[in-house]
Amino acid sequence: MDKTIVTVTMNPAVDIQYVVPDFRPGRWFRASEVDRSAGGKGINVSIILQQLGYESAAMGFLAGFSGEYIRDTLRRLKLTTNFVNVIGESRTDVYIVDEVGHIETGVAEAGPYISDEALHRFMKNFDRILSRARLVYLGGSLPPGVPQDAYKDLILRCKEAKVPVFVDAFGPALTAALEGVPRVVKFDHRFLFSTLGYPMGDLDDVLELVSKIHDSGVEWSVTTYRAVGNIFYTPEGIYLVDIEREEKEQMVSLLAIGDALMAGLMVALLENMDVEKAIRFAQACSLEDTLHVKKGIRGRDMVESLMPKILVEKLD
Ligand SMILES: O=P(O)(O)OC[C@@]1(O)O[C@H](CO)[C@@H](O)[C@@H]1O
Repeated sequence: MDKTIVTVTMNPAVDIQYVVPDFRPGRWFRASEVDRSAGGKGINVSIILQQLGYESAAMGFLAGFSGEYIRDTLRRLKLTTNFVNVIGESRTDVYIVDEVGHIETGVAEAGPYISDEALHRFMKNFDRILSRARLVYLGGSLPPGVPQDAYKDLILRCKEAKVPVFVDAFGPALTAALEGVPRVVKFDHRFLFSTLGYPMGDLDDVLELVSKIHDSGVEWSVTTYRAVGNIFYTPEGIYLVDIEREEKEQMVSLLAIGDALMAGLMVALLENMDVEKAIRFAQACSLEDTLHVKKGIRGRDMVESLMPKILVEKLD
């Protein structure tokens, strides 16, 4: 049997995006457009991988009516799923896209409680699927009940099975995950400063902090910097990556752009693209996702057509 990519979403969500032109808090609005979708970072990555032509198995926990909605949506997309059912209700996350300023406002729920027994069942399923995994992605917040070192635990299991891991998380879950030394990590520059106990600084400070993390053995990282630019730390040096201004002006929604980027980077590394092409491909996936309200990308050809719009500067 062919090896598969595995995505883990411990805390899936029904994502609702409302387009509300001129949105302001404290007033009453009607949405001019709605996009309702199955979400949570790993689920988004699985959907985008499929749009790029790659199969994956999506794992995590689902609960209640919203859990059924997510399961049903993924089945209709013909995605392989392996979710543990838990009591309660999977969360709903609401996003408001201001058409005028492209400002995104979001509210995320905490998610259902995960019992020790449910977590144990998940770990058993994970160990089973790991034997046929070629790459594992871990993404998003941990729901109540899941210990903050859960990602670290999963990374160590992957290491034993010699399966590379991509991580996109925040706060204590990411701090613990770094102890497991995943292969690829996505950071927000604010995380770096707060975790390492530094006051917010400039680009040089970000680079110094990222480099410290790479001393531990993390191979690749992508750190969000400024509104949409990214710092790519790669085995061949550090790159500052941005997008042409005309393209930035076309952006509509920023929801899940990090997930599109990570899915793109996975494909790039699986296809052994050279470093600069891999960066362009990943960032173009992210850019494509911003150009419409509907989450995800409109196809690999669209992504490839955007690659020349990515500005890549090698820093050292
Ligand atoms: O609360 P988390 O798990 O950190 O983030 C959840 C979330 O914002 O991440 C995805 C976009 O990246 C959305 O599908 C989802 O609603």
